[in-house]
This record gives sequence, structure tokens and C-alpha cells, in this order.
Amino acid sequence: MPTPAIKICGISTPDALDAAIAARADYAGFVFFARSPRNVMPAQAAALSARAEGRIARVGLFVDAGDAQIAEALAAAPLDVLQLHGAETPERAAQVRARFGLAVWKALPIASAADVARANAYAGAVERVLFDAKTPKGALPGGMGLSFDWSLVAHWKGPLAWGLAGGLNPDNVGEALARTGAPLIDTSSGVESAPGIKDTGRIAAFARAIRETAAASH
Ligand SMILES: O=C(O)c1ccccc1N[C@@H]1O[C@H](COP(=O)(O)O)[C@@H](O)[C@H]1O
Repeated sequence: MPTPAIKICGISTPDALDAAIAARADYAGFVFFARSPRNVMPAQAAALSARAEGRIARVGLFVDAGDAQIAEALAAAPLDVLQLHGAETPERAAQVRARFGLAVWKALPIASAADVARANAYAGAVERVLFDAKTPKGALPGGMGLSFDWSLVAHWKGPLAWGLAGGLNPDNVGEALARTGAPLIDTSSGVESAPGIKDTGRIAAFARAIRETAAASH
């Protein structure tokens, strides 16, 4: 199995960003969602974006954001990908992509095969779907360390690129990769010591576990 792309999300400090780069992660995620313990303010995002430029791709995470909020974030902090983690429809996702001219990823909450099937509607509207666990009503829509039944997306062959998220950490990511063959793996709370506090050792261990699993499959 090829080594999947790795995304470390919820980065809010230079140390965490440097750890993701040192671990050879492909994507660093910055959360623009006020309710999140990982939320970054525009000035903070600007510094992180500049530090990341040319070293790791920058993903901005938004939850049902309007154009004005996304434009404000982009004015402060150039981003390479916009991750939509709310209830955005295929039409809204396509609108965001056209308006900002950036790659768009749509996170989908998964608890059943019917939830996975919803991904098909995003073909042509976004570059990638991210399968994440469904979270309880009223809770954050992600970043909760919850996983779902990986067999629902095992070796998914859909009409667009995809990634696996939700409750992944250094201890379970090898099994998740072996069981799903996901081409991109995303984590946030699984590489933290407390909500919003990234642990550089866990970031390194996460990437190592992924590479060891991929290498062992050859
Ligand atoms: O990280 C957050 O605070 C967050 C807030 C709102 C929506 C999504 C959020 N995080 C994303 O959720 C998935 C799974 O996270 P975890 O690994 O289970 O903690 C991931 O894409 C995060 O980037």
C-alpha cells in the first residue's frame, strides 16, 4: 500500500507546526471556528501560514462559514485548501471553490452506509471528501476524538479522492490504515496532551506508525 498523505489538524503554535513539518506531514490544518479549542485568530493564522509556506500545505477548516469569514481568513493567512466541516451542501461547496479558486475538501459525518453514499453527490464540486465520525447533537462537528466503523469506508472506490478522520491516534492509526487503505489520514485530538494542546512526540509517533504500516504492507 502506498504511504498515505498525512494531515495534522488544529495547529495553533509554531512548535506544533514545526513538529508536523519534521514528521513529514503533508498538510497542516488551521481551525477557523470560534467554538473550537483550536480556533486561531487571523493574526495567529497569518504567522503560521507564513512559517508553513513552501514547507507544508496549509488547510483552513471552516464550519458553515459565509464568504465574508473565509475572505477575512484568506486576507490574513494564505491557504492552499479549504476544508468545510459543517453541513455545507454540494452546491455551497462548489460555490466556495469557484469564489476562492482553491481546492475544497468536504468532511462528512459517518455512522452508516447511507452516510458514506452521500459522498457521491460531491463529485465535481470538491477535490476530496473526508470521512469523519458523526458527533453528538450540540457538540463540535469534529475534533472530538470519536471514530466510526472503518469497515464502512474500507478501500472505498468512489468518484473522488477521500481521506479518513475521526479519533485517529498513534495507537490505532496503523490498524485504521491497514483496514481502510485510506489515501489520506487526518488527526487532531489524537496528537494532543489536552484539547487544543498539540504534543510534538505524539505527532512524530503518529507519522511513524503510518509509515511503518505502509512499509509492512509491501
Ligand atoms: O478540531 C476541531 O476543533 C474541529 C472543530 C470543528 C470541526 C472539526 C474539527 N476538527 C476536525 O475533526 C476531524 C477529527 O478530529 P479528531 O482527530 O477526532 O480530533 C479532523 O478533520 C479535525 O481536523
